[in-house]
Amino acid sequence: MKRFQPIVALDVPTKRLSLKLLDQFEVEPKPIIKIGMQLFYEEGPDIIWETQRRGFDIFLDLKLHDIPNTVEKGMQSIGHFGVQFTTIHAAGGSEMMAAGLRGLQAGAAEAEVEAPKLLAITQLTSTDEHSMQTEQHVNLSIQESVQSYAKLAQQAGVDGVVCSAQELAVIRPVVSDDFLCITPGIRPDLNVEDDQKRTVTPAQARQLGSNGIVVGRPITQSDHPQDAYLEITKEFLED
Ligand SMILES: O=c1ccn([C@@H]2O[C@H](COP(=O)(O)O)[C@@H](O)[C@H]2O)c(=O)[nH]1
Repeated sequence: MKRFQPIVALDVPTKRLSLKLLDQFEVEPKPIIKIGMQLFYEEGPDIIWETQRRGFDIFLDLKLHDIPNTVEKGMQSIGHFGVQFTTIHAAGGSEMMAAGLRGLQAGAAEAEVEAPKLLAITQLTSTDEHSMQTEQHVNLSIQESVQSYAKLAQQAGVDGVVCSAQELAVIRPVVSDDFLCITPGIRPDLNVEDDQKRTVTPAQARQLGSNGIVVGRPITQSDHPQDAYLEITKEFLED
């Protein structure tokens, strides 16, 4: 099973701070860098060029969720960037996901770059079963909801899902072997959850069969981000 190097969520407010962090990852394997809405809305595509110039692969996490036509056009623009991964919400439905995929492939073809892997967000790892049931009025367990989104995402043609590693046991039997399961909600110390609800350690994510872990604050807010990254990498990648 494919296992990527850890994906570091660069959730910082400015380019200056993000480049300061990037300069600390002079290590092999290099992390994949996740650029999310905070940094992208502040700095625009320039932050992508700067990160690419430093030799990092990019996970552009903008979580598109809108009507199919709007998502298709938005994804067409994302397809121009030459990033390796991007995201869409499975809750937008199969028609929206298929439109997003079409847009992404069209954009990548226009720019003559490889299309990114498209990943569908299932239930955010900050959601617990109680809030899902009472606020989204989903009358299922978290596991059933995530499994159902994973099936829908695969039918729509996307490359994988974002979920908690806690759900991998119910997803794997219903998707193909090459379907990617990327898992945030990673906490080396499970006592420190922040706003995450469905957490696992890097070692648990490996044992449960994650293809890639997304880690933000445990690395970026550490006094020694590179050491934290190397420790997490060891725990996740080494059998
Ligand atoms: O379900 C999801 C989807 C995306 N994320 C993103 O991952 C990182 C996690 O950051 P931490 O600081 O390690 O909590 C963050 O950028 C989220 O936007 C997620 O956590 N859960």
